[in-house]
Amino acid sequence: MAQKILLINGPNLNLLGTREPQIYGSATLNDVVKQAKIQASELSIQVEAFQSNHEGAIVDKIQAARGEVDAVIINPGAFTHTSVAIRDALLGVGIPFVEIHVSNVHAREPWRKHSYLSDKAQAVICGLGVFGYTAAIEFAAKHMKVNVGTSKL
Ligand SMILES: O=C1C[C@@](O)(C(=O)O)C[C@@H](O)[C@@H]1O
Repeated sequence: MAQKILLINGPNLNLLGTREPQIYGSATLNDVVKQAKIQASELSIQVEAFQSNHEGAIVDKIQAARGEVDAVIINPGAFTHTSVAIRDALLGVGIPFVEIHVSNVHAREPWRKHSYLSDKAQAVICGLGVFGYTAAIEFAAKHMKVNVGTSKL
């Protein structure tokens, strides 16, 4: 079975490309997802993309991924700094994940330095712009292959 990666983008990332372009650049989320799918097909893996502005919807998506995906790549947006629920969902399903941020969160407001996910993430990428997604997929493809189907309860 082909390796499968779930790419989750949280709140306001649907505004990529128009949102504070001096911080987040000009690529849209659609550009990011399109590029991710091209890259994935070259690596013979599958990428499913999901974006939501709602914390509960993200929790539901993570729960539904149990036993179905090898790795999660997540840009939790502002939920990075607030969401115990997303942390618990990722730990609850036991799927390894990469946390990614388009901007360098350490060079911004001090409260952006804290993440509820980073200490449990396989890797954390920030400040690479949307290239961070490319880096995350390549990393996940090489280093995060688990046997999906055996992790289902
Ligand atoms: O929405 C976002 C985007 C972000 O996750 C990033 O990609 O740089 C950084 C977060 O602090 C912010 O709330």
